[in-house]
Amino acid sequence: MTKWHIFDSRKEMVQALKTATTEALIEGMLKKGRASWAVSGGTTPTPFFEAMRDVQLDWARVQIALVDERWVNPGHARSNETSVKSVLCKNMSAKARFIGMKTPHETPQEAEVFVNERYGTIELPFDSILLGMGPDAHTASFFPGAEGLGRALDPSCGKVCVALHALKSDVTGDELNRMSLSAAAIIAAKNVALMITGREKKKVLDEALQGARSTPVGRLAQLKPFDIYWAP
Ligand SMILES: O=C(O)[C@H](O)[C@@H](O)[C@H](O)[C@H](O)COP(=O)(O)O
Repeated sequence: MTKWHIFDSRKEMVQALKTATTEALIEGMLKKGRASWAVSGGTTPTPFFEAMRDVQLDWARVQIALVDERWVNPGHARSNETSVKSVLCKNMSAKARFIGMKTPHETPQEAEVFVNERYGTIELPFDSILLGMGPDAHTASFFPGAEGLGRALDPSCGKVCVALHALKSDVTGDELNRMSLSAAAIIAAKNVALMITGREKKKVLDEALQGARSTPVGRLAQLKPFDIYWAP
């Protein structure tokens, strides 16, 4: 079952998620010597990343990877790698090893094998995964109607990272080529948190969990119960 953690303020939400994520990373380090954390792009995680980057941890033993990426080069205005690194990989957490998804290959389909090799150097399964959600009920790069969605959500797909091609919408913008963690990689993770804010997204998620199971986030929730962090 998914579990809702509902807060009166975003500040309280960030504090609670910071505690839970820090505990998950410490547990990973204690058990395996290294910890792994996969994070999403978007605007919602910014205050959380600002809080995490000042946590006193042995960050040199932490691997920070992306949950998903638009197929654009680092430095591009829409690159998740660039936006995440610019906020998260600073201060204390600058010592963490960052693993992005983009390769020089023209398409994510051509790159998939290489991205999987790169992610093969990570201490898997992830100790913690941070998911976001869009107003279209996508999470990771599981966009409604995307080419490759069935495979991405197949728990037996056998890949950590999968290429997808989204249908153009207001949410996707022009960047339709995508790389994403597979549902299988998310299912294997020890802790999965989905952070959203605002009443609109709460309604979308409520509906996805209650009835509209055909939405990507609803389908993922059936495969892997996750913790939902919500504040207005
Ligand atoms: O790769 C992407 O397209 C974005 O990272 C995207 O998946 C984002 O996480 C959600 O749309 C939530 O975005 P906001 O947090 O900005 O609402």
